[in-house]
Amino acid sequence: MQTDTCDTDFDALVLTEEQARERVLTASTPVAGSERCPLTAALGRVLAAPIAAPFDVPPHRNSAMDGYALRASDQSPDTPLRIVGRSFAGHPFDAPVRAGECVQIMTGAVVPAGADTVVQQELTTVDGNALHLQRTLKQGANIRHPGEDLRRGQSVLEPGRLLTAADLGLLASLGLGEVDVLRLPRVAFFSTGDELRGIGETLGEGDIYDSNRYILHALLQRIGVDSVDLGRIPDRRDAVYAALDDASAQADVIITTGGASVGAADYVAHALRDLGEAEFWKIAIKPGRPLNFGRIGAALFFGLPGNPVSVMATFALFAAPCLRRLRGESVRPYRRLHATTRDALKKTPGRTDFQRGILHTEPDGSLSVSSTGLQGSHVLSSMSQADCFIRLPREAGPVAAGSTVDVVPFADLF
Ligand SMILES: Nc1nc2c(c(=O)[nH]1)N[C@H]1C(S)=C(S)[C@@H](COP(=O)(O)OP(=O)(O)OC[C@H]3O[C@@H](n4cnc5c(N)ncnc54)[C@H](O)[C@@H]3O)O[C@H]1N2
Ligand code: MOO
Repeated sequence: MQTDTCDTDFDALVLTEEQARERVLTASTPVAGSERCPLTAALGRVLAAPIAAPFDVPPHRNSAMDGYALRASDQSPDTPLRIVGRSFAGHPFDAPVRAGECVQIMTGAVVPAGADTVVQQELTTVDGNALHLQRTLKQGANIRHPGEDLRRGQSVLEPGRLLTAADLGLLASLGLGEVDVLRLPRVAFFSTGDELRGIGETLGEGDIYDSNRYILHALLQRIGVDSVDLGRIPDRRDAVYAALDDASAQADVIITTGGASVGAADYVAHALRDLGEAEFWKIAIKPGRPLNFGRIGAALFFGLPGNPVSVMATFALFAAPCLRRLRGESVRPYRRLHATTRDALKKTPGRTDFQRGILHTEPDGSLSVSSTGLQGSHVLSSMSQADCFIRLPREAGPVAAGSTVDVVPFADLF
């Protein structure tokens, strides 16, 4: 047995949260291959090739204000200027502005040759064709220059970039309608358990509806992967083996729920050992202690525990960082914020707890957190009410109300 473990009470290796994540990330490498993607489908995709500006942005000298384009040296409170034309966005004035002249101009419109300053409308009065200035502005005022945003040839976005709305706007401003993005990892998932029924089916004695598959579907959708739902698989050796075989033939990652522990009907762990390379860990976290991790063929495998809250916790802590790395994203540790707990929290030393909490902002701007109450790993309503995990360290015991605790906002995880 290895020596870097946090506990030796179990017959399997017990890892800390950090150790388990490190091992998962070591096994995770970005998928190979890229595809052309229209901008309208590129939000959240990872850029595969660098983007350089094909021309200056903005491409022409233009006005930052609605007003009048003129020569700075002509400005005088006593002598009006002659309005000789208009430059509107998309309709430039096509003659130079000469001494004593000005051109009415709109925001974004090309500043005509000869003019070097724009005076905003509010600082002027117009009398027929005569423009009176209430004050003078510095030469160059209210003029936006070509290349001020981006110079031709300048690097705009680097490979590995997770494309944001601003990035897509930037690409559009460069006239690019498509980008090369990394292929999405393909994730096959299924739930296991003889007690599971599909929605619309009648529940018999001891049956429950399969909620995990809907959770996984949503979590995978949120991260942005290609997902394949292989359904509900009964607790039968042949069925579990066949499903894993099928999954490994088509996916980069396989995720299952249930049968992860040591029960007599827990076939997932056995199948993984027979079909691939398995690592079974107990992780010193609550919820989500048992996790099967390994490989079947080229696919990485996560056998998550069956309890729905454990599914969400283990997905967020281990599967999500793996999938993000496979997508080509850089994976950073999740943020921890300090908050004052409004409630006393039950805790026994030994496992890092991820209790469900609700964050509040106090009138002085500080954060506090309240507990959602029952913390069993089957209590999905607590997860639904919560917007953060309250992360209590492995060694910690009970926490008194008013203590400072670490919280992890769900927005950073899911
Ligand atoms: N002797 C031991 N027993 C258990 C241990 C242990 O270390 N030794 N660990 C406990 C912990 S912690 C967890 S978590 C569970 C994990 O067990 P499994 O992964 O084998 O999960 P199941 O037994 O299949 O199911 C657990 C629980 O979750 C419900 N479930 C399963 N699938 C779904 C689904 N798709 N939708 C909704 N609910 C689901 C299932 O009915 C069970 O209630 O093991 C403990 N036992
Ligand atoms: O680890 Mo289990 O997920 O505590 O219920």
